[in-house]
Amino acid sequence: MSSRKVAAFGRSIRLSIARDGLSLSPRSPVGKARCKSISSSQSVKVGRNGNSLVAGSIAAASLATVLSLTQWPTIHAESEVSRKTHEDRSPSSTKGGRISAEELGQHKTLESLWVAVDGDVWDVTDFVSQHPGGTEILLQHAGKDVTRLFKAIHPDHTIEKNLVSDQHVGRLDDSAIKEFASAQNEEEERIQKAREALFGVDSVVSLNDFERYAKDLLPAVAWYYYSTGADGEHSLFDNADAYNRVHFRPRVMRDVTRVDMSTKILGVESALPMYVSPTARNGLGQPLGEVAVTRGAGAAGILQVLSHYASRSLEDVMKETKEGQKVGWQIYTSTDREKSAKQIREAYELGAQSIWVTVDTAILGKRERERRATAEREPAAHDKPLTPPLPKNSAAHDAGLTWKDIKWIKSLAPGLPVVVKGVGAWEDVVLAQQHGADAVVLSNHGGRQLDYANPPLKTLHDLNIHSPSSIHQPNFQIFVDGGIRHGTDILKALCLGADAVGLGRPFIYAATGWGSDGVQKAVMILKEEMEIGMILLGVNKLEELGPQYLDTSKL
Ligand SMILES: Cc1cc2nc3c(=O)[nH]c(=O)nc-3n(C[C@H](O)[C@H](O)[C@H](O)COP(=O)(O)O)c2cc1C
Repeated sequence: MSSRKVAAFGRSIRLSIARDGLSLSPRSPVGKARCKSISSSQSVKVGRNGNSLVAGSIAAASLATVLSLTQWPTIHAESEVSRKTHEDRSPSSTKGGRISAEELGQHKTLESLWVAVDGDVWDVTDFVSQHPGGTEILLQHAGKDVTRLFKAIHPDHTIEKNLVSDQHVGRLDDSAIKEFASAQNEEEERIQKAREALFGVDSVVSLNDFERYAKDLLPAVAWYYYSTGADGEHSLFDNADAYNRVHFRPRVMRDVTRVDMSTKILGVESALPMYVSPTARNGLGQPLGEVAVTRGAGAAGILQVLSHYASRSLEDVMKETKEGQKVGWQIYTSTDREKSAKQIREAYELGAQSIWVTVDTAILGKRERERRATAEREPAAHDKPLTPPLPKNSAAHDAGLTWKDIKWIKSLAPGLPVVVKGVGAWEDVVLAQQHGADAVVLSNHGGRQLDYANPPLKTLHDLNIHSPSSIHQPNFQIFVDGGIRHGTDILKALCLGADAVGLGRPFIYAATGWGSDGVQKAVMILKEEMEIGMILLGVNKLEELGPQYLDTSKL
């Protein structure tokens, strides 16, 4: 086999002729490559085969022949998924020309998937299986103008980093641009009205109020994305309900004139035993996205954990931090380990305070309510063929992750605490400890993954029964998230041995309505509620909290 390096996909690739044809490696990020060093008017179809692209039509050609041909502008790589060339999908009438809304709308399947951003139409058929946000969301918005949604949830330069110019099909025509603009306006008008009716953040009384108002302030797609849980939403409901099933045993006649709620989370001072849980796509309802949370968390003196799929980059978020403010970074490890390693190293370089590896997403949960709300209900003939199940987007979430990988992750970010997020059974707390994790989050992902997974408060209770020695260890912390909406919820978790708690949705909703002020206000509300709770329980310090203050018989 002979081979030669050529420039493609904006980087150097190796082009080889083997017995079975032409191969390109490493794997292309897309199914189509422009090889700058080759020029010819002829094109070659190549198919994907594992990590290489294996040629079909030039099997007999020698590398010398291929490379000596002149004026070849492109090598077209045919995706295994679609088995169609780009030319098949893009009629010559549209290539580089103006595209109507109707034509865009015809490309909405896995065989041919187009989207428009800022009037530019992109063919993302070959990118679907690698889309970090999953196949489903791309399919939901296929054949449409996604400008608003795209910009809300993707950091700058996402298109340049992930697509190549050959995937640019053309520009929308003027009537399509107008049509999409007016469709967006209807929802914008509703949101505008809700925004005008909004009162000052000072009048917000409880965290649940943030949610109530956010519903009117959010585009429907955002509301369903944020609020839903998996399947029948039993875990979503139970997360909060578990707190309702635990009662206090308050003690009286104690001096409670002074209450201290400060603590340390992963070695860093925190005003309160709480942090912002990582949640993706905060930009759907708040133009500043996670940056609004950074400002609010900074003002409130608590830790923010930034999602791997945040709408704003860690770099942008770090720029917004105050002196001494810390930000943790959460990762979904990929099957491409080198890619994950690079991302962890980058987070380390950018100054992330801790690495949170989320382990409860080996496959994405089925969020029924969101699917129902966003399903397209076109009038369909009764004999319309069934849609085959979506291909699993396994590249974005590594189902092969095991406990021994904690060591690997720790080696990539020397000295940083590594937190295992998404533990749902007490035995896994013990294993996390044994494998060198610095902390765990007892969590079922806010009820979005495995429906009927235990409420995290119950997992914590189980730990008290089966492995009490795991709790309050000097180099190992236990966090809990899911359904926490009041200061009393936090006190209950702390009584059962949690070192701190995380909140996800409340901070999204608070930022939606009131930006960083909303986030700060949410923390103030929780602080007041915790203070009242501690005084009425008869405790001055967090260390005094323990199971003796709870009746867990109904948990
Ligand atoms: C809209 C949304 C997006 C989320 N995105 C992520 C994420 O990117 N990474 C992650 O580890 N957890 C994610 N989570 C889970 C949260 O970190 C947290 O476990 C959960 O929200 C806690 O439940 P709560 O919303 O009831 O507070 C997400 C949760 C929601 C609601």
